[in-house]
Amino acid sequence: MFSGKIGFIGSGQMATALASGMLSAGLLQKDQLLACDVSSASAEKFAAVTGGQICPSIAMLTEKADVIFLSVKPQSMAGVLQTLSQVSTSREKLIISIAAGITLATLEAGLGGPGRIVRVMPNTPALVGAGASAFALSQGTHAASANRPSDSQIVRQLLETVGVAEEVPESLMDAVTGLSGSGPAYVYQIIEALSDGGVRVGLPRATATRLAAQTVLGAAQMVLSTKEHPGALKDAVTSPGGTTIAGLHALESGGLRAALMTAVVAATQRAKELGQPPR
Ligand SMILES: NC(=O)C1=CN([C@@H]2O[C@H](COP(=O)(O)OP(=O)(O)OC[C@H]3O[C@@H](n4cnc5c(N)ncnc54)[C@H](O)[C@@H]3O)[C@@H](O)[C@H]2O)C=CC1
Ligand SMILES: O=C(O)[C@@H]1CCC=N1
Repeated sequence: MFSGKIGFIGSGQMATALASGMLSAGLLQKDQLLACDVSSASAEKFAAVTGGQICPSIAMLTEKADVIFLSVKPQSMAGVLQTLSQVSTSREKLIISIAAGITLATLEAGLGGPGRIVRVMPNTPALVGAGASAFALSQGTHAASANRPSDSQIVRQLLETVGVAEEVPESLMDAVTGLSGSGPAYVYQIIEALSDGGVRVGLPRATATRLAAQTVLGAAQMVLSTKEHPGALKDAVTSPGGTTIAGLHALESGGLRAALMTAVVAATQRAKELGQPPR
């Protein structure tokens, strides 16, 4: 159980996924959840889904929360930092930014200097407890003390409640964004295309989508559980002269691997662009 209060500045898709996942996992109760948003519709949806309390201002949320997630889009971050920097108690709080591309240096500058600042890249499967997150700590984060875990331990506890978490150097955070931050969308495309293939050969849509999604889930679980190389697992499916090698040949001809690699590179590059100061 997490004993403090967690606030989300920006209560949209990712904030709702994280909060819902933490609630489902029993990490905290809804009365420990706070959110504020410039969109009342977004705030009301967050409250309806999570039961969390909506704060009318960043200042009020900051006073009440022990951990503050900055979960606005990168383009909105400068204004949030400016407001937050004017709240005197903000410097005492553990501030977790989930914004693509926004660097620790930008966060520190915007908040008025070093502090308990962490950069996290989660993804939306956190909603179902199957998230993939990475985090990078700023120099101002707290080490463990006699009566309190370290900030790294707190962040890891929060993230591991809703999936897996890896600590990485900040230099790799854009790559994490390009791979696992954006990655669920790549896989949704794959699932949808596999389902279309199933429909193309006569399966009802619902059956095709369920079988496609379960095949992706099962293959992923095989990689994670067996720790075998994906290529070895692929070979175990591929009978000589059988169906799978015919399908794999078509995928190779269609450039599947290159397309997926290029997707990660493009998304990583976009994260870097989002982290650049606006011109
Ligand atoms: N959607 C995803 O799969 C992931 C998103 N992220 C990051 O999470 C952040 C949020 O992304 P989403 O949830 O997808 O966006 P979203 O648009 O669903 O949510 C952002 C929310 O912030 C609110 N907002 C904007 N300016 C604000 C302000 N000054 N004060 C309070 N609230 C404000 C908006 O009204 C909106 O409700 C982004 O920085 C994104 O890079 C990170 C990982 C995955
Ligand atoms: O598309 C985006 O910019 C956000 C960050 C990672 C996933 N969604």
